[in-house]
Amino acid sequence: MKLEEYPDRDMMMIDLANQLAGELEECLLVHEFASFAVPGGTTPGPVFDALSAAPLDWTRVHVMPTDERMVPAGHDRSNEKLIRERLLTGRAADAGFLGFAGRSEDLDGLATDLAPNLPISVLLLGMGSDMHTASLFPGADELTAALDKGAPPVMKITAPGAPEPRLTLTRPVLEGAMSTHVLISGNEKREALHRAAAATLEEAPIKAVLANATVHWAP
Ligand SMILES: O=C(O)[C@H](O)[C@@H](O)[C@H](O)[C@H](O)COP(=O)(O)O
Repeated sequence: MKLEEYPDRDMMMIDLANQLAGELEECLLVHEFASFAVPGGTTPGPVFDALSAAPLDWTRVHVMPTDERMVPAGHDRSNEKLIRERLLTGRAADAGFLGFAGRSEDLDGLATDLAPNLPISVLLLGMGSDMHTASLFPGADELTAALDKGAPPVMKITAPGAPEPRLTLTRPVLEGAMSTHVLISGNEKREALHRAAAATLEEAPIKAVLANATVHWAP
């Protein structure tokens, strides 16, 4: 794991957006297209804002969520809504998007649609202070299956106390990404990252990706 610490969040968001743009551009030099999986939540918006202006050939970038809450696509809790409003705008409006909304009864079809995009070229993840990532939550009903090395690429999962079930990319897909960045902020998540080192994978699903990830942290 590589840890990049920044003095403030604004600097982190801009620097991470530049790194992601650079990696996508490098991928497009040698591949027909790049796949780019991004999280929802309250943290990544400023990265998306900066990244959406990157002068990439976005027509060759396939964007997808790392996970999706099972709500209608336009719902305030929808990750697709966040991604469309903050990332798939400006220059990045030309990117392809593989959404998960409405696909919970068609996981085989979604897995088929995912397949050409695997391994993910560039993966951006968040992390909760409970050490979850994507929707791999400690204590979730399908967590053991979703952490299995033989798991299907996408699974339905329900976290304890969650307002709705979710669809999530699973461990084999996340750990198989060609480049992984984890974006976290605040002391609570910094402490959670430290705790993860001594925790089990089921206690800290973020461990599925940490070995090969660059973690970006600001106060
Ligand atoms: O659907 C989601 O919410 C994300 O994919 C999730 O994994 C998120 O990255 C973490 O929960 C951190 O969320 P915050 O950025 O809001 O702390």
